[in-house]
Amino acid sequence: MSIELANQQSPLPASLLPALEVRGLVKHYPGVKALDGVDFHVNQNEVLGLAGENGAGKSTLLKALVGLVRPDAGQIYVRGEKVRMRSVVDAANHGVGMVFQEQSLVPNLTAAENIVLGSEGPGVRRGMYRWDTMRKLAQEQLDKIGSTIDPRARTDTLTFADRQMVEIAKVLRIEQRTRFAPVIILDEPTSVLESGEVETLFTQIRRLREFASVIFVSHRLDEVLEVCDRVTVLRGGQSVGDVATAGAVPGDLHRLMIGSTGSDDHYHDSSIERPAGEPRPRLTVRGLSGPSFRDVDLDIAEGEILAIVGVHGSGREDVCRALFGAQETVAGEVTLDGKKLDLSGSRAACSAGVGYVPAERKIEGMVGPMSVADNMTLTKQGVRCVGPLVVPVRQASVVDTWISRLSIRTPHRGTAIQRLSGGNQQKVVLARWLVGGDIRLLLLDHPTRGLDIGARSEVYKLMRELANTGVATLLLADSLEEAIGMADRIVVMSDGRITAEVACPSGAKPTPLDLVKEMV
Ligand SMILES: Nc1ncnc2c1ncn2[C@@H]1O[C@H](COP(=O)(O)OP(=O)(O)OP(=O)(O)O)[C@@H](O)[C@H]1O
Repeated sequence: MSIELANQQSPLPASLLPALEVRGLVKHYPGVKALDGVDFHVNQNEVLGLAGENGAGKSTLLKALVGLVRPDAGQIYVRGEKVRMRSVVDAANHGVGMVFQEQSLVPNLTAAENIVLGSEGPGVRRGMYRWDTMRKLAQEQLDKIGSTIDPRARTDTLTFADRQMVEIAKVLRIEQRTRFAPVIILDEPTSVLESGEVETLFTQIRRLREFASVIFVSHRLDEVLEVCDRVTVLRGGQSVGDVATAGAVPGDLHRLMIGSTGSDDHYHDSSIERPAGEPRPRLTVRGLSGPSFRDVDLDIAEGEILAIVGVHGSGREDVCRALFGAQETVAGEVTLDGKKLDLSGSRAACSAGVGYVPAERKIEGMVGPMSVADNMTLTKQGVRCVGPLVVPVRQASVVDTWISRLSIRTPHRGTAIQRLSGGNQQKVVLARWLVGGDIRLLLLDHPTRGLDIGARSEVYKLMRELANTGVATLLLADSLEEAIGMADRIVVMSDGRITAEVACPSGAKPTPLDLVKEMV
């Protein structure tokens, strides 16, 4: 490990040195310069936001900071010392740790075991686990962030939000390895949290700031401004600006992100042109029951967008999956355009004209090693064939149209989807249901998760265009504001049942508070 001082000429007092600093970091991938000379720093006891459009280079930068990506050029300094991060362990030894978007806990171990795993210390003696000591060590970590999670609870019984707390407690174990305050990186930690859980996380982040530095990455600019002291904006692999959050508004960040004046009015209601006359019913659900939902009745008309809101455990995700044949049901009847919908599997759903964008994109939504083009046309073989013959040029032209229409950042249509940034992968998954042009019901489970503002606007526009052609949409939105902005009608689910319905017509939208009242 080579160490070199960053400020040999005029060393600053140790307390004023940045906790972490990056200068001129460069990383090439085939056909892409993911990092193009990034400079940024996070001060001691500071919460620094990192914002940027999909593909701006945020994840690559974070991975370089924890030794998962080897930069081609540039330097990283920890408290003024030049360091090389060759692995996660190297980073931990320098007090830098990351909580990943895809959680890394072992599900059938307890919270305590997960927290201590890999740095057991006195938790193991002569090769034997000392359970009481492990629990005590884990409890100390949980106490640091003020968490009340039982260290004996199995991780797979915890909510997503609690699992995230366990991850943070685990990452804080790096404190044992260094005499300095740690730098904790949170990569899109709020993307799957409900609003109450976000508030809890923010409380923990403020607590962390008392003894650590935090780098916080999110596409939700209002959240970035709420919890961070300062925000560094990345564009095209470069840092293009630093914004102090006091007094700043999301538009300030957005302008830097896209390099021009953008519109924050991303729900823009005006493009709705419902067909004249009484819309015909498209989806009818009666008495649908499954392991986590009961007696669900729903109607969605042609061209209607219906949002279901509810907290974790409300059952709404499972209803959505059930309508795609991906979740078992025990009772109920579902019809699409008057015909019984076969819920036995996703193949039947696809051929009936049902599309599904799952929230767990990496697990359910894409085949990582396959190309962008093949992922996009996965369920629409007709797009690539004339009769029984595969005609690649036909696939190419359709795929290129959607790459350009959704501004998907990919070196080529033949690039493996796993090489794209998270937001661009999501756009490909969404485009899959648009290429055939024969969709009748679209089930969208958090379709804008991980998308930047520009891409989100594009998705909203597409949803409206599809609605205008008669597609019925069931939306599980990322926020109450998104549900209100996009839906014509909202139903509330709680404990597996529908408990309320709120009209949401253009020009007479309810407020988030109106919805919250129905949800409690
Ligand atoms: N393993 C890889 N191989 C090839 N290209 C990659 C790889 N990882 C990232 N890239 C490319 O590098 C660029 C930056 O990607 P990165 O994931 O860092 O962006 P991001 O800002 O985190 O985006 P998002 O907000 O969508 O997650 C993108 O063009 C992406 O396609």
